[in-house]
Amino acid sequence: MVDMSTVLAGALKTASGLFGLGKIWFMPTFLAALTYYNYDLYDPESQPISVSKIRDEYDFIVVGAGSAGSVVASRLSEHKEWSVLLLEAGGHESEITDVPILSLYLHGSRYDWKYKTEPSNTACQAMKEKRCCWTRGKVIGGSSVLNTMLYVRGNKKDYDAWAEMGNPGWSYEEVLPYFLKSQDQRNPYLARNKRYHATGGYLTVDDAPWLSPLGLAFLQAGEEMGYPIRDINGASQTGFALFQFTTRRGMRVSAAKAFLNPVRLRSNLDVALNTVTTKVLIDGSKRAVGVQYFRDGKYSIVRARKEVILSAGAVNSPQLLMLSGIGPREQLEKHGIGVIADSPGVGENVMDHIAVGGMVFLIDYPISLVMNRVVNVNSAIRYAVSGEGPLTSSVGLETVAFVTTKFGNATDNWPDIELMLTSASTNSDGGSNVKRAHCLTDTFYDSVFKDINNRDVFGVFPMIMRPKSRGVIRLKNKDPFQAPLIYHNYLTHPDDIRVLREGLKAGLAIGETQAMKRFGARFHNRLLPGCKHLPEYTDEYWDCYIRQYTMTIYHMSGSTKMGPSSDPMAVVDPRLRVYGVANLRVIDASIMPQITTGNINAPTIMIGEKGADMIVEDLKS
Ligand SMILES: Cc1cc2nc3c(=O)[nH]c(=O)nc-3n(C[C@H](O)[C@H](O)[C@H](O)COP(=O)(O)OP(=O)(O)OC[C@H]3O[C@@H](n4cnc5c(N)ncnc54)[C@H](O)[C@@H]3O)c2cc1C
Repeated sequence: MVDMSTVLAGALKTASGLFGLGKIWFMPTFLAALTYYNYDLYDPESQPISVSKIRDEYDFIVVGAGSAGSVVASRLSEHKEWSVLLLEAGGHESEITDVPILSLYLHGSRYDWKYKTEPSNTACQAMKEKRCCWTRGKVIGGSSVLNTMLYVRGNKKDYDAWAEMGNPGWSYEEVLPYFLKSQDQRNPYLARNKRYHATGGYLTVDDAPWLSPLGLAFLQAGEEMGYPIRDINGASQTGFALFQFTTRRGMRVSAAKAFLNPVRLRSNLDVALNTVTTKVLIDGSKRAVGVQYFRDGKYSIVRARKEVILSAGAVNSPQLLMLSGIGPREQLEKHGIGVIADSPGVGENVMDHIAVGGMVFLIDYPISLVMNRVVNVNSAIRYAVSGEGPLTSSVGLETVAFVTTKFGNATDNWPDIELMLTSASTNSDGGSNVKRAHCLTDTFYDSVFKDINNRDVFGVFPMIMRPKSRGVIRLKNKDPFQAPLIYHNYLTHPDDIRVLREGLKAGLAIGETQAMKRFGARFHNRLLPGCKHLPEYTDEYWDCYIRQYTMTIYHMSGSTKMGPSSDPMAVVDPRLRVYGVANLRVIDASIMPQITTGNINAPTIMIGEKGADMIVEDLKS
């Protein structure tokens, strides 16, 4: 056991390394309280241990310890006769990454790859250089360490559509067991519904320990608008619900914490942090035989006896495939990379969920999550002592609504809009972290939000569920340390702006309900600087509005899509094996042929579970 002063010194070092002490003034007290009250629980060994030496050969090499990779490595190493190496570019999680309310501080930190999209005229016009900031986790646990922890499985029809596209095994009935396999549902009422929920899995799913009065008011607003209140992860998705989170005792449960911490002492699982995979090694008979990696200032190789699995996420998995000679021929040749498999779909079909940012409603009561009011020494100590209070709030995300616009078919029960309803918004931290995380320009922020800095508000974020626009990821050059070029192509398909516009109107309608009006709700209708030339409240104005503060929800996916061999754009087959190269799979959000209806962390963990199971089936049958 380490002594208290060592622990405290470590905690303070984390805070200063991340933000510089003083940026969050209460942080030293906070960390000291956390450490003091959780001292008995504190055990630095509970994180996976990063091996000092990587052996020459393993049965499996998993690249990327994110939402999917953590699951794959955990499940494969259940088989004692197999050795597994998990390579991760980032380092450990910290005390700060655990705290739900602080997640926005992690954007742009050392836990983030800090990707930016190429400038475009179709979206993100209010952002610096017209680039959207694509935060991606670079840490054990991957993006599940930076995410807002919402647990949403998607719609039955999503998976049935995957199966209908020529992917046997991926229908809803076939993927549901894998959601259940992971889950430890902590809400006893939901846990009773055993068809849709399970207890005892690695991944804790819980209700928020803290809600503002707005959370329940949103539900009442939904009822007033004629929607049911329901378990959106159960039999039917359309309606309103309080969000559930991947948290435990009010703290983040990343995929690494869920799936790797409990198995960290397995002798057949080696985890290597701060190790960047630079290429997959492929032999003359087009079989993956290992990877090249960069660690401690030098390149080395490690061999895989059975398979290499890429779980590097929707940006880095296609990048690694291309660096290894698998991708669109002309792209590879352009960068002088020898073509091993001409796979035109690598880096194509990029999907994301985008929302309308900045829909702020002023209210008259001091009940919202104004950061400089709720984040203080008292709330820090409350969090540390009991895992409760406003610091457990995931940046104010309280209620979710799934609705169908006039462009969808309500009887399908396959909503085209998700509304995230929040007790905080862009102005709630006085123009510090939200502005920075979203890369908003000062001019935009100042003209829209500055005069309502720290005022009580609620937020509505309408999000399009199945966008038709598709982005592209390309190599910039063949240097593995150069970020790839990301063309988001948001809102290039005309249907997407129409659906989002209707979502925006549904959001405005929520603000008009009696349930919200009793707080004095009124839309903060500040004319956006880039749209002043258009008449207010017209469709043209709203379209312009949507293209200004276009908010990524960080659901990048689809860039190495799964599909049948008859589909030339499919990169992996329905068993997630890369076409054209043996012993190589991609298992992460990149394989989604069509993005799911809702936040995609739970579906990605499901993909990890199912992918690992398919490996076991394929190799043991
Ligand atoms: C800010 C944010 C908020 C979000 N909020 C939610 C939410 O509330 N709910 C939800 O459902 N979803 C949310 N998401 C989305 C969800 O978290 C991601 O879709 C999911 O984590 C992706 O999982 P993945 O396994 O595909 O990739 P990741 O989890 O990103 O994992 C990829 C891993 O590979 C590593 N890696 C990459 N390249 C290399 C390399 N060359 N060598 C070694 N390692 C490498 C990375 O460092 C990373 O650890 C959010 C995402 C973000 C970023």
